[in-house]
Amino acid sequence: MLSVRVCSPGSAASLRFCLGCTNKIPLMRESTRCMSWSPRQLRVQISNPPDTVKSEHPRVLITGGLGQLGVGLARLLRKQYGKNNVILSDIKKPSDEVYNSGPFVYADVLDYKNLQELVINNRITWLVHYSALLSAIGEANVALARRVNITGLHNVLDIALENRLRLFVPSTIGAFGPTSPRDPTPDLCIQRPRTIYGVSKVHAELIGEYFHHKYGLDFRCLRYPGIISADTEPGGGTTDYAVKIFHDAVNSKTFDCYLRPDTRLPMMHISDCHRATLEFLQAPAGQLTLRTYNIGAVSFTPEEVAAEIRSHIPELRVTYTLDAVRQSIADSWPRRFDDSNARRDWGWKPSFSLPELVSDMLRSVRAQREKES
Ligand SMILES: NC(=O)c1ccc[n+]([C@@H]2O[C@H](COP(=O)([O-])OP(=O)(O)OC[C@H]3O[C@@H](n4cnc5c(N)ncnc54)[C@H](O)[C@@H]3O)[C@@H](O)[C@H]2O)c1
Ligand SMILES: C[C@@H](O)[C@H](N)C(=O)O
Repeated sequence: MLSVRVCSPGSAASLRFCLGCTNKIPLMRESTRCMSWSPRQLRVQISNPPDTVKSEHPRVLITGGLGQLGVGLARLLRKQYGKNNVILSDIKKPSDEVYNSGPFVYADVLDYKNLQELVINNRITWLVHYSALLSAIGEANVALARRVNITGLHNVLDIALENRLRLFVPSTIGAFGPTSPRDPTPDLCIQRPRTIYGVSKVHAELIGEYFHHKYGLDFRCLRYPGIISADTEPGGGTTDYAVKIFHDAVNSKTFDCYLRPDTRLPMMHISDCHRATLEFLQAPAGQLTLRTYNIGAVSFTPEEVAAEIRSHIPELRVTYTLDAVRQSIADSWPRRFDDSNARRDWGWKPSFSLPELVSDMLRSVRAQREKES
């Protein structure tokens, strides 16, 4: 039968490291066992307090890795830590190129046992949890979004806690709502999103931070802006227009936008997003005054990005056919992020301005087109 020991200050147990007390208490004997209040009530063998987990040679599992962001992050992590130390996973079939580039496994985040097996068999130390249904597709599939984004997260959190993983979960500009300050939006402010996506991300931020404070889970979360990439497609979000405009500009020189021309949203080039994720994952825990940070880069409207594209493709013609769902989501989101805490604590700095982002996207989309023809 499982019993639970609660550490109280001054007791003999409080001289040992305990999940409930995190790293505030000196570790006396590495072999000491302690019970956690993990929701699945598993016995946890403590061998390393969070700050001594070796970050120089992690073994990484990425869930939901075949979406817009996972493959590029795996490429960057593999460069740093070796091909076989980074496992991509998803419930979709990988392309030949992805399959041949490094380890890939099937993993449904709703299947707790399979995830647990994967983590144990592969001695995973960092888990990057990318599986999610994004804002627009989530509104069209609320029940599924609730399962994947909330139940899936609970599985991952429990596994991270039981196996003492460093857990990275991205949040989003979508974690804010119409009552949040929008220009700029600070890290700590009112968060009352009106989408299942946003609600699930606020839940992820709060429960992750709670597990950090209560059990010492090394939970790390960045709120990403809309991410702009050339060689991977966005997965059904509100910011997807800002990727499609580049493909349409190159292919047909016309673009029909579903947002109003003056809808300002925070955006970021995918390589800035990947670099931010790696730098944040590598940051010493002692430098982090928060566990959830905004990261900003650029902020633009459809008419501003179209104007910048026109400096390369003057013939580009943009029409506007509004999508009421995505417009109302965008109208409730931040217009600009305040990311001063990330800049101060772990040195975050974006590389791509709007002109650089536009030049790079057009160059990449054209190169892709030539390769395909
Ligand atoms: N792309 C962005 O602009 C952006 C911005 C902010 C935050 N984020 C966050 O970053 C993460 C990755 O985003 P993305 O753009 O790559 O998303 P995406 O929609 O492109 O990919 C998500 C992946 O999750 C997978 N998935 C769905 N259900 C699953 C399940 N049950 N088990 C395992 N995998 C499942 C899908 O097959 C898909 O490949 C998400 O959590 C998202 O909320 C993305
Ligand atoms: C912003 C982000 O979370 C995603 N691209 C979406 O629009 O839903």
